[in-house]
Amino acid sequence: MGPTFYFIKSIGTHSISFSSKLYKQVRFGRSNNREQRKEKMQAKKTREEVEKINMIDTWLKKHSLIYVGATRHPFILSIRDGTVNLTSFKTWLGQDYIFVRAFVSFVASVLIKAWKESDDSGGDMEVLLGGMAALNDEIQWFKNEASKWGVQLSDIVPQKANKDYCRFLESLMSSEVKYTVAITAFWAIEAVYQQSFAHCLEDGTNTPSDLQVTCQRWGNDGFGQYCHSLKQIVNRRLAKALDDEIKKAEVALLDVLEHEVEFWNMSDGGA
Ligand SMILES: Cc1ncc(CN)c(N)n1
Repeated sequence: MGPTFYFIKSIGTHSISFSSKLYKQVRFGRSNNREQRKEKMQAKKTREEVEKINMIDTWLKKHSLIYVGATRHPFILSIRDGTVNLTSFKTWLGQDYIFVRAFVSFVASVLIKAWKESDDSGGDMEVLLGGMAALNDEIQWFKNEASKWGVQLSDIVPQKANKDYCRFLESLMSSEVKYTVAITAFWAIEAVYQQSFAHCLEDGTNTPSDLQVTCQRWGNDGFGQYCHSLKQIVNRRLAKALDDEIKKAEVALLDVLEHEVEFWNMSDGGA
């Protein structure tokens, strides 16, 4: 569309018309126009800065479909409404035990990256060490639950989705992968479980009583606080990161969400 022309004045038989741009310049003055542009640019910059301060929430809004897919999966919803198939639950339990063992090595690699790359102004090492300690308990918890449910852990063969996920973790352990990217993935992995299982503990849910302990494991307030601390570390790192690193971190987040969906799918006989 061409510029809008404003009729301004008739002088004798001559009429003078201006383009809208010129009109604004005449009407409000040149400097005013520049002021407006400056204000607009400042507003855009502020918006970008705010987004960068809380990059995670910006991404979760942008990728809400896959995020909801990972945190409100039919397996989780079946626990929440009490219709869960116990064979599915036992499949998940056995597969997750294998995953968590690989996950420990991944977290150790994140700890090494933190030591090498972080200024540790946010106490990253303490948060990560707390996470390692929680994983130690988690492994013991899986052993206890497996014996309670009659799942023989030594017989479990990792399924394709589990192997793919563990391979992905291994790729993140490479020294080529930056701390910011690895900790983004780490936060996302923990956050999906926290959000999923906390959903099963909300008021009015029908979660079976013998599955409450499982939901409490990741849905409790302490685990929620730990995920919040991880999120703050990630947001602080992303606010200072270069564009290339930010892009890689966003891709890592999406990869985690896809792997989590595939992981839940396994419980229902998926690959
Ligand atoms: C697949 C998966 N994702 C996350 C978590 C939580 N540590 C877990 N145990 N398993």
